Amino acid sequence: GNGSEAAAPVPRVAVVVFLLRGKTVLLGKRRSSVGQSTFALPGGHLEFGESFENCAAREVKEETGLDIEKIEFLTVTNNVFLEEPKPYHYVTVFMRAFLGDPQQDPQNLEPDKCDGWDWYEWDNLPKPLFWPLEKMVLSSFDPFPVG
Ligand SMILES: CC(C)CCOP(=O)(O)OP(=O)(O)O
Ligand SMILES: [Mg+2]
Ligand SMILES: [Mg+2]
Ligand SMILES: [Mg+2]
Repeated sequence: GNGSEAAAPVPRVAVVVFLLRGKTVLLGKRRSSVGQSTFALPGGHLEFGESFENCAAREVKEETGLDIEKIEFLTVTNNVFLEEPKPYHYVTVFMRAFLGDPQQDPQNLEPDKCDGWDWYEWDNLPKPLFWPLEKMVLSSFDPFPVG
């Protein structure tokens, strides 16, 4: 061809963070072409050469201004959704973390991508959830430490 064809789509990697405060988790309502108006964990694209932990800390800082610690890997899911006008295939890495300073409040640093961040009881999550997170909740996944 003349080299102007779009490259074949490839799966991308997202790193998202269960930022826990007591029995609550931080969620924001997305303002994005993907998952518009659904509640999602903070996080984003893994960048080339980045560790999961560094991506988690970077994305949470970029999006909320919060400094996190005790960052650990929880699980990973494969999210393929081909019906949209734009096919979507994300491998989503779920991390857990805690606030470095429990008194620190989130700021909405990307108002064009998020309506705002707030803490929600795990037993009473808002709806609708962003569907990769919805799948996890429906599978009775528990992000909280045991004991
Ligand atoms: C669509 C999504 C789950 C993958 C990327 O997440 P995101 O839109 O939060 O990405 P960025 O925070 O990197 O902009
Ligand atoms: Mg981001
Ligand atoms: Mg990003
Ligand atoms: Mg993001």
